[in-house]
This record gives sequence, C-alpha cells and structure tokens, in this order.
Amino acid sequence: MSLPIREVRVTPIAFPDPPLLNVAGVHQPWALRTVVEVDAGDGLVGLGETYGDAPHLDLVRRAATALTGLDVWDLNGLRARVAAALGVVDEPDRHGLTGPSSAEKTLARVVSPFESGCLDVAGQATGRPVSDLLGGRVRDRVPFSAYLFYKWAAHPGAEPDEWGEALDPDGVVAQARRMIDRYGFTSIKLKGGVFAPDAEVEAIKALRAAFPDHPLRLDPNCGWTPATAIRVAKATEGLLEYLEDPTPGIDGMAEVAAATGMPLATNMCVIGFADIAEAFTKRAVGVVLSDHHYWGGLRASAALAEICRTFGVGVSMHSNSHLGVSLAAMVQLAAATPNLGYALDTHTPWQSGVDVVAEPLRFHEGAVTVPDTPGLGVTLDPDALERMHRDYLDCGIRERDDTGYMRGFVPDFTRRTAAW
Ligand SMILES: O=C([O-])C(=O)C[C@H](O)[C@@H](O)C(=O)[O-]
Ligand SMILES: [Mg+2]
Repeated sequence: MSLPIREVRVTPIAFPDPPLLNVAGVHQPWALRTVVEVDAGDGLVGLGETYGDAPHLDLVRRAATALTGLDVWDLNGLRARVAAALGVVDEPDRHGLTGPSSAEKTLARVVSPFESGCLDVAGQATGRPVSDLLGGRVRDRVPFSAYLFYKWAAHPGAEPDEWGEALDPDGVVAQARRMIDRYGFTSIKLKGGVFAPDAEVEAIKALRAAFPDHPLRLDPNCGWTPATAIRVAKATEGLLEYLEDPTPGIDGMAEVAAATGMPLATNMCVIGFADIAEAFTKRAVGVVLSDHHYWGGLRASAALAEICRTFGVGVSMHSNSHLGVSLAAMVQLAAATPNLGYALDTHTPWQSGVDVVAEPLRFHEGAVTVPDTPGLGVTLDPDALERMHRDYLDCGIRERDDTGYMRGFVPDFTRRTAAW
C-alpha cells in the first residue's frame, strides 16, 4: 500500500525553560522546537519534533517542500530528497553541546523529524506501533533517569520556578528527591561542568549517601582537561555507572579511558557514523549516547546500536529540552533496541507539564509504558500548537544561546571547555 505525502507542515514553537546551568552558560527563558506534520491524507498525519533554531528551521522548511508525493515507506528516498534539497551544508549550533558540526550531521538532523513523521503515518496505516516497524518490541517499559541540573532559583527578574535553587550538594539532593518523589526515577544523572570538579564530586557523594541504590552519572560536557578527568575518574570509580564526556575529543577521552577503570560515555565525541571507527579503535568510549534527533532518525539510531553491540560498546540515550513527540519517538526506539542498557536521559520534568501533544506519555515508577496504539502513540493538541507557535513569535529568541544569555548577567563568562 503506497502512502504518498500530500503536504508537510512545519511549525516552530516555544515553551518556558528554567535557568539550568551547564558548561556553555545557562538556559534561556524559552526553549525552541519545531513540529513537523507529515500529512498523507485520509486523516493520516505523522509527527516529528526537532530543534527550533532559525538556521536549522530554514533547512527543515527547505526540505519539507521537496517531500510532496514521496511514499512514506520510502525512507531511502526521503534521505535522498532531503540531501538534494539542501545541497552540502554544514550548519553548526551555537551551544555546541552535541559536539562539532559537519555536513553529514546537518543532513542527519534535518532528515530525522521527517523520518519520524513517515514512520508514524506507516504505523497508523498498518495499525502497528513504530517499535514494530523498527524490528519489534523487546521491552514493555522504558526506564528514564532523573536528570539533575545546577540551577538558579529563577530567571533574573522573574518569579522563582517550582524547582528552586540548586547550587550546592544540598540543593542537588533536594532537587533529586523532588524529581524522584514525583516520577519514581531509579537512576540519576547530574549535569556538571558548572563548578570545579571537586565540588561536583561532593554533590555526587551527597547523592550516593541520599540514594544508596540509584546508579549515578556525571556529565561535565568536556569541562575538564585529560589530567583532571583522570584524577576525577579515579576518585569516583565505583561511585558512577559512567562518566560522560569528561574531556574533549577522541584522543582526550582515549587517554582518560586508558588510565582508569571508569566507563566513559559520550554524546560529544561520537556524534556521527564517521566518528565510530576512530573512537572504537582507540577504545575512547565504553558507552555511546544515541539521539535520533542528530543521528539521522530512529532507523539510524537502531543501526548505531547494532554497531555498538558488535564492538561491545554500551548504548544509552541523550536528551535536549524536548516535548511529547520526541519523548514518544525515544520510547518507540528504546522499546526496539535490545542492547539499550541504561535508563534514558530526558528533560521532560523541566517542562513543567507544558506539551504540544494531547495526552503526553507519563512516567510511572521512573519508566514509560510503551504505547500499544498505532504509530508513535501520541497526537497533536492543535490549540497547544497554536499557542506555542504564538509564544515562539513573541518570545524574541530565534536561536539557543546559553553563553550569550549568561553574559547578560556575567559579562566575562566564557564557555568552560577543558577549563579545569
Ligand atoms: O551532553 C548532554 O547530555 C547534553 O548536552 C544534554 C543537554 O543539552 C543539556 O546539557 C542542556 O540542555 O543543557
Ligand atoms: Mg552529555
């Protein structure tokens, strides 16, 4: 049964984001996303969610115009059409939190939401969840981690948000407790690279004391030199299930990996298929965080997992600020990925219940139950889409810029790559 695309709608949206701190600066008051609707007629509308930064949005819009008439089953044709529509273009993001850019990564980022939309349509048309189209469900529940951030109590000049301040070990533990009480997460990730490494290790020790059974991770987004990373990795051996991107680059990570027993994870040095051979040959990483938004979609992420399995490398999953379409896609992918060995990252708790889908998937005891409904398992809330599009138009932000926003309050702030 061929299912030609009649129209693709591309809508940029914005939603409130708390002042979360990271190596690049601080999250702006609004996070941007783009919703893609792949309309195949007869009520079959498939969804994709991707970044909302203006340069990326331009590329997504350009690609969308090239897809009319494409059969949603023809995912190789999808990639070819998007590649032809874009030409060779390398469009970096400004925060750099998912590593350096490349033309391959740019193409992968643009293909991804359309692939999600096509798979959603195909699933709806055949009455099967997307996980079945990816090879079949191997788990019914997908566990997520409590993703903790150092944060300010409020955006400067605004009212405090519901999470409050977290700038020391007590604040971090209180944040963890609130998030775990609310969602039941059974593992914990702390975003680091904000304070000196020893202060962040103190926070990890406080989390260990407060949550003796929760696996812990620390992610300073390349904030440390290899020498510091080695010291910290040795100090936290046995305390962390993995240390994520302690230092920049494949060679730096390989140096740390060779000197310690700590499993190293990455979403900053293995970020495209071109990185795999060198990183795996040099044994730079023990765990790769997949992310369908920049690996080129759900099928590409499944292929990444297979390659990791072949080389004995673990697989976890990365998250940026996102909404319910992305969450559903992550859940479908995770459900169909046998060797996904870790709880997934998600920013969902930071979105305070705001969503663009009508009935977002929910966490119960730290996990999302994989939906049985056809397709991704979520539908758009048209009123929310319109409202969030208006917020996008009004918010004045067109590109995520954690560093620029931070400089508004700390003028000499510089990104802290290998700063400690
Ligand atoms: O390395 C990571 O896990 C991330 O980059 C995740 C998020 O982007 C996070 O760091 C953020 O949004 O500040
Ligand atoms: Mg990371």
